[in-house]
Amino acid sequence: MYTRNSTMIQQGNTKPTVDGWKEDKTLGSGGFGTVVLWKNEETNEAVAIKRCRVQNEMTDKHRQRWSLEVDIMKRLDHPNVISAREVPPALDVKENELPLLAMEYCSGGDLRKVLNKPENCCGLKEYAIQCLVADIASAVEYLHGKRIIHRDLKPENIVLSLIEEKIVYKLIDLGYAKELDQGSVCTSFVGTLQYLAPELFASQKYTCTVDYWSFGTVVFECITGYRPFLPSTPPVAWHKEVCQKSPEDISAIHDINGDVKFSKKLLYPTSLCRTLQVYFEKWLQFMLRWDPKSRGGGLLDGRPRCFSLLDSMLNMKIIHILNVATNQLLSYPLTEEFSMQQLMKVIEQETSIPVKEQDLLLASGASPDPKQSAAQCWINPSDEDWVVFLFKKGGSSEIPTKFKPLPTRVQHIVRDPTTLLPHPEQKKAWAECVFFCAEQVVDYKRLILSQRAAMLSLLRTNSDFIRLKSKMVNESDYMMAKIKFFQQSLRHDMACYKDQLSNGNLTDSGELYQKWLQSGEDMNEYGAIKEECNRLDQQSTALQTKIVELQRSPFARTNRNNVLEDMEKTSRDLYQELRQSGRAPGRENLRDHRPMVTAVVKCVMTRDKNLQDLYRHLVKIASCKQELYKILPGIERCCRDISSANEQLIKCQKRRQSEIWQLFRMVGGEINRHGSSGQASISVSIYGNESLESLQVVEDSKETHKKLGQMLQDVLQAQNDLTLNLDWDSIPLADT
Ligand SMILES: Nc1ncnc2c1ncn2[C@@H]1O[C@H](COP(=O)(O)OP(=O)(O)OP(=O)(O)O)[C@@H](O)[C@H]1O
Repeated sequence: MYTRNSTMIQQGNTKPTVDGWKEDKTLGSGGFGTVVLWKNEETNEAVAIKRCRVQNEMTDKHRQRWSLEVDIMKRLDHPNVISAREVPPALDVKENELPLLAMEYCSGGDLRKVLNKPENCCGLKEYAIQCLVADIASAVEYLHGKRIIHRDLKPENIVLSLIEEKIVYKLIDLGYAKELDQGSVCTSFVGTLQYLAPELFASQKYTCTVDYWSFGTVVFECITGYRPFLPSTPPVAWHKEVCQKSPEDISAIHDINGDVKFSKKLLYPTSLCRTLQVYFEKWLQFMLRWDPKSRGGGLLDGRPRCFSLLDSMLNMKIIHILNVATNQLLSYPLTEEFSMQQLMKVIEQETSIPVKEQDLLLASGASPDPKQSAAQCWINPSDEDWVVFLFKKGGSSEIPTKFKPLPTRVQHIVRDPTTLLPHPEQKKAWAECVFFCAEQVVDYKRLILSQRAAMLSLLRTNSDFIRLKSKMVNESDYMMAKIKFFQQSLRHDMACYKDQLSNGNLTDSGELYQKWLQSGEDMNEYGAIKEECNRLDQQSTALQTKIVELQRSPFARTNRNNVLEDMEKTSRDLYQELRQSGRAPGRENLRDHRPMVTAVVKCVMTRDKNLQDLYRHLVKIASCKQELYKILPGIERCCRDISSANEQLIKCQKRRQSEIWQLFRMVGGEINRHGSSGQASISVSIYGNESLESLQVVEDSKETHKKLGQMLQDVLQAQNDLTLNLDWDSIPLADT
């Protein structure tokens, strides 16, 4: 069909294949051309082919426009401007036809298709807006740098391509583009009315700032879901009204009395965080200036101010913090030197939660390091869980009963579901219903994530707590075993000592005996530490049971709520039906708001019940954490007491051993004295069954020393025996 020297194969009803190239589907068509996807079955290549639709009634102007598009596109090379491809030779056209325009294929459809999705009826998500604005601004600045004005910037002319799992937005349709010679202004009228800059509409002279107006209008629509100025008003009336706007006005709507109300702000609802919202309002105030000369904010260091402002907006890192108690999303721009302390200070100013009572948690349950930069709280916005959670230490026992209120329009239709509204008004009210239901799903998911973070933080604290508690229990058991050993060995020593005294082998005032007696009794006091340990152990066991129960909660298993999600879907379907029907006959059920109000009310009731349960659960988590922190100092104190008891025990043991050695020395001295003077023998046994009589008078002092050595051996052996007789199995080993 298009080819001169190609091989055409046709099988059955399927489309013919031309040298492996096969027509796949029509991607879209505009006033001028039809764009068709062609795929090569052999090489897997894909190409979008635009063919002029008006070939038969082709005027010179059309021919010029077509050639211009082909020509301009071939000269451009930018990731956000659609790039030209070689038309596969097999598909080339006949001699008298206009050439085909081959382009890279963008599989994501155009922006209009995205905006038409019911879930986007109140605008796109924040991250999508940021990506789109960055890509299209880059394309527009590139074109203007090449002295090309696009002149037809609109959602239909922005296509989406998926590159390395990221959506890339690209400008298409350069058919209306105009090359701008130095200092020239153009006066020809082109473009689509709804996005058209006012001076183009009035066929006045214009420059590249017409693209700013269109771009601003597209971005406004991406943020809010509707065009900025009186979107349903016919062009002439529109022009008359909107020209009265002040330079900073960025939107105009008809109020209840039909009067035009201008606004310098983006109205609820949007999915932008408040920090970005303020920046976008300022940027839109530059882009939507009626006066073409001041539109874009003029030049700043030789560059249009609107592009510099966008750069700083889009490069800004924003920290998002969810104040869990109020379900309020806080956002703060992150500067380089912004420390954790500064961040916590601004949070204190805003929430009245003092810095020392703030419990900030990342999704992992870890707490940011208070000594480091606040950058640790910044999470890449492309990540799903991009929020840091703010809790108040110790929590609050109050369960909130009031949650996010219904948007004003939704309140009206809920109060009065049977009163009809003009179609655009109904659409807006229903769009807010969709937004509200979707918001409840997102809020719920986020709050469940906050409970997960709280639970993980509790478990982290708990695992440190359990480690310390086990250490305390082990060491206390070990301490008690040592005390038992000490007391047994002491008792043994004392019995032997008494024995020796009564045998007259030792002469002593009994002071040493009293001392030993006292040190044995002193050891009993350490039993109090053991009792305290047992008490703390019991408390922590009870707490562990509570923690296990918390882990079993349904909130720990899922972060979805089926009813909320169903209501979100119902509201979307209803909105879509309304949009498509346009009040067509046979759609009487959509004439009043009852089906939508039913969905909203069910959503509110489910949300209220579930959030109350969730907050109750959060209170339990907070109280467990608080209890942990309450028991922890007791455990730490016990561990300290155990270690000082151990020190004391060692001290006593050493002292007693020194005292025993002292006795040995004493006895040894006596023997030496008596041995050298040849007097009667002295035999000492302070330990075991050695009898005084068993030792003979020894003249040779070497022999005496040998015997003393033997006695020492016996003493040590006896200590050993005592050690072995203790029930060591019952003594848990201390943590190393
Ligand atoms: N490269 C492409 N990849 C995927 N889809 C495309 C591509 N180019 C165009 N389309 C689809 O085809 C539609 C029509 O394309 P295009 O705007 O170029 O036609 P047109 O006739 O020049 O439109 P207009 O009415 O604005 O003059 C687009 O809105 C888009 O949905």
